[in-house]
Amino acid sequence: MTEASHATRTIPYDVVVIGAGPVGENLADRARAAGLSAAIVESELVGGECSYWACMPSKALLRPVVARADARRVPGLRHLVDGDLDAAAVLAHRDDYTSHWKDDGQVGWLESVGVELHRGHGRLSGTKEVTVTGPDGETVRLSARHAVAVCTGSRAVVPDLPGVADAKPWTSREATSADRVPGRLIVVGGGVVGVEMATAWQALGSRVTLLVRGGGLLPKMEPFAGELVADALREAGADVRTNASVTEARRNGDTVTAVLDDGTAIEADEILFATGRAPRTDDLGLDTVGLEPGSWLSVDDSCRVTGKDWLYAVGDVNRRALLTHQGKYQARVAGAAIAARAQRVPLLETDRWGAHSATADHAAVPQVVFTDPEAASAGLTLAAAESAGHRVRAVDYDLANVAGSGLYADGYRGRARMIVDLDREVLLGVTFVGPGVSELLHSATIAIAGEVPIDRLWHAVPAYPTISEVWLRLLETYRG
Ligand SMILES: Cc1cc2nc3c(=O)[nH]c(=O)nc-3n(C[C@H](O)[C@H](O)[C@H](O)COP(=O)(O)OP(=O)(O)OC[C@H]3O[C@@H](n4cnc5c(N)ncnc54)[C@H](O)[C@@H]3O)c2cc1C
Ligand SMILES: NC(=O)c1ccc[n+]([C@@H]2O[C@H](COP(=O)([O-])OP(=O)(O)OC[C@H]3O[C@@H](n4cnc5c(N)ncnc54)[C@H](O)[C@@H]3O)[C@@H](O)[C@H]2O)c1
Repeated sequence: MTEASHATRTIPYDVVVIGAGPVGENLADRARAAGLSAAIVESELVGGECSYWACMPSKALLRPVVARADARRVPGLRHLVDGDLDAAAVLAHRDDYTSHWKDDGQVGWLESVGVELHRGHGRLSGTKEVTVTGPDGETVRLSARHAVAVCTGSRAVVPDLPGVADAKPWTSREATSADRVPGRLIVVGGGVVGVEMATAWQALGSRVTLLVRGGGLLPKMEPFAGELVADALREAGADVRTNASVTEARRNGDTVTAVLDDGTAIEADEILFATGRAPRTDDLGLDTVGLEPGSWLSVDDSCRVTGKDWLYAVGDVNRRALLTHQGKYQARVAGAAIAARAQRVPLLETDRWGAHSATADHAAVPQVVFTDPEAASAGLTLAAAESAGHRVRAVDYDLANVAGSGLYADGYRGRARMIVDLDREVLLGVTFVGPGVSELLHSATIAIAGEVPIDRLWHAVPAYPTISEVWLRLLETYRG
């Protein structure tokens, strides 16, 4: 058959999803649950970045690191965990966690919910139309009666510095899938990927140098989060350098050299660039529907692309919150909106906190950085709340003074902050940093998304003696 005749084969669906990461999978599932037919297109592995090169492998690498650090702070236990981590066992566990980079399990799940998988690269080829080029070069056209959802995620950005291309740098993909521990590792970037991977590889045996061009780590969180994580990384033996910009990177055999703006040269075996993300929209046929290839896709609160009544962009690709759980939330909202519009529901619930509005993206995004100590935040930081024009007060508490913290870890170090909206007396943001705080975070997310008045929070009594008692201390501090 000629290429033209291949391309003429058209399969109709109600909804066509491009990208079978966690977000695309959830959106297709929601469409099916609403009685719509759905196809999903995937060019790599069903499960996406999260399952194979991001959340899952990184957390599998970090869990033993944090568990060992916790155990070392419990009297009577420390001597049992004094030695090195068994790096081979940790890497093997990570491999199990990624299903050895095979997607059979997730393909089975798609089948079980009745979503048809088309393997290949999907491109928009006009309104409500996606052309898929399969691994064998064959093409098939998918037409969508109601909606196309772009869920193609993001990829790592490596800065275009002299020598970088030939330096064979790691991105988050190599940092989460490497099968051996480099003796020396340079990590460039002090965001979430940078600090998590610095924490993991330092504990697994690398000598890590973390180069941060700004003044501190985790710049999107409250400043004390980056400070406490930097202290811990240094105590673990990492060389953390702030205000350090890499100007070139060169490889000579097994050695890579990073040159800083002050002329310092640092040698290592590998260099990881953890310097942010770009949308996977450059080869997506956006030009066929009047959009700019390579751009982030801006959407309304139902995740519908600005100016297109049939096109949705959900998850990382819309840049609202580059987090799996938040993308899946958007998928639930967008799936419900697509179904409602398909059923010609006269009025969608697009008001604040309505069923068809991803309101939490603006107000109550939770995030845990799985370092030691953990850094967990929901909603706005003080700086973000102030720049959004809210009249706020930041209330701080030293987590070491909570009875449950002392029991959790000897010499507990940590801090909590809540941001109170003084006009409405509700919380706009909460940050906890310290061992064991990640599981506290959902209480904060509920308080923020629920807009629970401070007066009512006073009646939410935390159990004694848990770390959660920090809630009582924060409220007491606020009330004076
Ligand atoms: C190292 C690391 C650790 C992370 N840890 C966490 C964490 O602990 N918690 C958390 O919430 N978030 C974490 N994230 C963020 C999380 O990975 C992303 O937010 C999430 O994967 C986004 O999901 P998605 O479905 O939008 O995109 P992706 O997971 O990127 O999936 C997109 C899918 O689309 C496919 N695709 C792209 N273009 C096409 C095309 N043209 N045709 C067909 N298929 C296509 C891709 O192959 C991919 O499978 C982490 C990120 C990194 C890099
Ligand atoms: N536990 C989690 O929830 C988790 C873990 C990892 C990643 N993620 C998500 O994945 C996304 C990507 O993470 P990330 O760390 O790659 O991005 P990021 O945007 O969080 O951090 C990138 C950092 O690199 C710096 N940077 C950019 N260009 C640079 C350059 N040329 N030289 C030096 N520094 C430079 C930036 O200033 C920034 O601090 C984030 O939005 C994050 O939310 C989440």
